[in-house]
Amino acid sequence: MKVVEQSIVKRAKELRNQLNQYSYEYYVKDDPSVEDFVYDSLYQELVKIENNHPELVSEDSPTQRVGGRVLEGFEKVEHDIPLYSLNDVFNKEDIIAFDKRVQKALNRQVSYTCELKIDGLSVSLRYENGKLVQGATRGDGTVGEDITENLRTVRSIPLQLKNSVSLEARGECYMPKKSFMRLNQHREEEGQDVFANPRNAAAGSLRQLDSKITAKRNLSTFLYSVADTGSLASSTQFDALQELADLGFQTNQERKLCHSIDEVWDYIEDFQEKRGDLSYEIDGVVIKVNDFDQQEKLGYTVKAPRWAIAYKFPPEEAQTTIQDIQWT
Ligand SMILES: NC(=O)c1cnc(OC2CCCC2)nc1N
Repeated sequence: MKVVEQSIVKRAKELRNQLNQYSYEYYVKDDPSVEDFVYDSLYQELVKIENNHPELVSEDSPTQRVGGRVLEGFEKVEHDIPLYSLNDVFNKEDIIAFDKRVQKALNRQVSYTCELKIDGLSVSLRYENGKLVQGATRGDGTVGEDITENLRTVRSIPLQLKNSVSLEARGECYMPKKSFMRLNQHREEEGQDVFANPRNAAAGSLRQLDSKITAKRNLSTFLYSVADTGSLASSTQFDALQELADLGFQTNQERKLCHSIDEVWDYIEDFQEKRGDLSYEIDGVVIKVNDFDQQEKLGYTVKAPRWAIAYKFPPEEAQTTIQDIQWT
């Protein structure tokens, strides 16, 4: 290889790593260390090098997030390990009944990891040796759709993990409230139908056959589990969430390890209050038995784990506006 190319190869690698680090800080940590113009100028430098030396383009390059081609349709994806759904409860009595069932089955006190229930789409992200190889929808839990091209455009999804592990991560892809409002405003101005809620907007954005459209929808993610817990070092849900964060995934920071069902209920009441202040929509709280061995002992029903429950908030009462109040 000519000497000049080696310095270019080195520069391209430096730029890729630097840009991926800046993108991680901005989209995953929400704590950028440089201004946008710094990112943009380095990005343009990398685009120029890759245009002059296409052989230097690597799959984890930030320039490869948005594909060029438009798909005819989506391939089916078989989930080796099903993506389960959750049994829903709507009151404190049912939470207490869940805790009693769990304690009876395990014949001991149990700790729970509480997570906000993000109102988005369940997705699965498969990595081989740290590289994103496939992204799919949940579908019916056993068969989903291959939306890899669209998920690659979601900036908080790492194209390359911090370790070269092979695993399938699972989580929620969602549209932040602000992006939802902006998108609907734009659609209204264009005379298009508006989306009813951020979840539908995220679903519509992930169903695009042209990933250039998905790339503009500012989607984000919170990862919360892996298909096979054996692929992680952690032996509890709470540690697994930190392990996923250490690999470069975005995880929801509001998680809480609770040592009693009273603590769980306090968490639920706390976020029923706070949900309006969050930058993303939630429709409840997911309560999971923390210890993986205990999860295994409890097992699954046909559709849902016995070791987890979803507490659903009552629908947010529509904020009555002055126009809605009956004066006469
Ligand atoms: N919408 C959410 O935020 C969410 C959904 N699902 C799960 O857990 C799966 C894993 C085992 C059954 C359900 N956790 C969550 N936080």
